[in-house]
Amino acid sequence: MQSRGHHSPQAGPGWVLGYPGVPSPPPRQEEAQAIDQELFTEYKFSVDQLMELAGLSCATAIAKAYPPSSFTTSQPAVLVVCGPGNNGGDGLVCARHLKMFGYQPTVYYPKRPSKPLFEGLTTQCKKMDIPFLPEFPAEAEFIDELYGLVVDAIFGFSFTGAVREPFGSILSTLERVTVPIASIDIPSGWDVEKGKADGLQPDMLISLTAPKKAAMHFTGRYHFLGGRFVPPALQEKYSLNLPEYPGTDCVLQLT
Ligand SMILES: NC(=O)C1=CN([C@@H]2O[C@H](COP(=O)(O)OP(=O)(O)OC[C@H]3O[C@@H](n4cnc5c(N)ncnc54)[C@H](O)[C@@H]3O)[C@@H](O)[C@H]2O)[C@@H](O)CC1
Ligand SMILES: [K+]
Repeated sequence: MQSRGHHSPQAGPGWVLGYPGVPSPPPRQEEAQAIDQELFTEYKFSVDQLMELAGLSCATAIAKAYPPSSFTTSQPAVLVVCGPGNNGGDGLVCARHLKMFGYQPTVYYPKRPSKPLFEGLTTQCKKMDIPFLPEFPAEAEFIDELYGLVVDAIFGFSFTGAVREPFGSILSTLERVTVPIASIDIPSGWDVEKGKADGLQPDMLISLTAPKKAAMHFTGRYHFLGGRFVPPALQEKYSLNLPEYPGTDCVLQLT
């Protein structure tokens, strides 16, 4: 495990004892959305800037936890499932960087917003020869056979209510796959604060900006923090108590 700098769950201010790596109190859903808005309105970041850094963090964390040599498939094949919002955009950026890192990503992107940002990210992936699946594999076994890892970029911190189709069927298939699942920001289908005991149980969680409250319910092997772009004044305003990233790394392994 990597160094967490001078912060530790035992000694640092605002850490939850017994749950290493998660600052306390983690941001609630409204706080996560408020931080997000403030980054855009007050701090004048653009969405594509932060999405690029978020997606790069995700690909970097994946490369640390699942190096290509750890794949049992003939190639390091990764299925990236993208949802209709910015979490899906992170997935597209992640897929592009994974390809740069030597993986063989395939994207499934059933609901594509007609916005230049998402159209641009889709074109970039296609120009990198990343295939887009026309349909989602109905059988979990099929996914297990073809891919060594699934990236869950379906929903992030704006998810609410009961899952609507086609994502309900997709998530129920993903709940049955046995290859590891890496969830971006929040395991999709989870309540952003309470989690979902009978929902998706990913092997990896990459929390962006700061772990959300639901991260307390994550039981997988790898929890990384990414999105090293929150200015100190904003960290202070929301009492994020973020741990220190090592050196120039864009991710930090929490557990
Ligand atoms: N500042 C930040 O914190 C950043 C956040 N980013 C990403 O942006 C995410 C948040 O993005 P968004 O606010 O666009 O929202 P999400 O990507 O979480 O999801 C919103 C989309 O899901 C749909 N949706 C919501 N509930 C649903 C349900 N029950 N059934 C079916 N569809 C449903 C909505 O209609 C909308 O299209 C974060 O989790 C993170 O991954 C990064 O891109 C960049 C920086
Ligand atoms: K997700």
